[in-house]
Amino acid sequence: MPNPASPPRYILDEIVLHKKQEIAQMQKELPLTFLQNQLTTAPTVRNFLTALQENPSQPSLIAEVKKASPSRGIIREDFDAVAIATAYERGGAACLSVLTDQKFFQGSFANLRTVRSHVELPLLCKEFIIDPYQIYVARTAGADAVLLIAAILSDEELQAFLHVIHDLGMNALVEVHTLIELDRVLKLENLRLVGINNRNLENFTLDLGTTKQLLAQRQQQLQSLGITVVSESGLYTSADLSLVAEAGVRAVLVGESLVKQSDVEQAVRSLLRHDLL
Ligand SMILES: O=C(O)c1ccccc1NCC(=O)[C@H](O)[C@H](O)COP(=O)(O)O
Repeated sequence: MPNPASPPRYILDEIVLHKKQEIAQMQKELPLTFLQNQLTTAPTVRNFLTALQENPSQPSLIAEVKKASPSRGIIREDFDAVAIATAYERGGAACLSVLTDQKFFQGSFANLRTVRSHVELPLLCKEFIIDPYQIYVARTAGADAVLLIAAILSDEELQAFLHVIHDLGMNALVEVHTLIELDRVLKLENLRLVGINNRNLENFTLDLGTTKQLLAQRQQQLQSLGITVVSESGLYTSADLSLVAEAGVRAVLVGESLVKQSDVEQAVRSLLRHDLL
């Protein structure tokens, strides 16, 4: 639990505090050596990055399996992770993102495992990674890619975790929200995939201008390094997708606006304008 004597500055502090306790408990139940032994029988890794690059004519969709969030509370009461994931797949998503945090997002590694066994698309484990142990948990549950959030990791941690992720054959989506964070991650070796989060996690405001502004300043550098950029959060319409595509992103990560629709498959088609083809 958060320490009331030093209240968290914002939600990420609270999440990280909780993660530390959660990881300590998980390590008691599932030691790292046990997970390492399980790697040989883990589902084969699918190439997350290649799947995002397949269709150059429009931004590829990473559709998120998301029941709840700190900013929105419960997004969908009748939440069925497999029904949502398979609807995303039928609708034309390139990849999926599965939230595994329980306390703040009502996600789980069980959801990641069950989604893995029902869809062919590459999966991102959407977790708050602060310890390499969690990367092994993600891989053994069937993840093909893992999120690293620059705001909660030092430069050294980012580089070390990136190595672990690549050694396990997976991709890393490295998330930034500010130019300072983007400049930090651009110094990493073997960086391939950057996510620009349009949500300010201090006050939860959403601004697609975040993607535009960061790309206006670093697009050339990102391009010359061959880095694929994903715009994350607050994307609702195909016009929103066009806006961030014009700014230079190759893919978008969308959760709430799809999850809350009664016909999720049709919502994906409309977002990608496949209903007009
Ligand atoms: O969504 C939140 O409220 C949130 C709070 C604290 C940390 C992270 C949070 N969101 C994670 C995400 O990046 C989004 O789930 C993802 O980009 C999809 O966003 P959306 O389409 O707006 O659901």
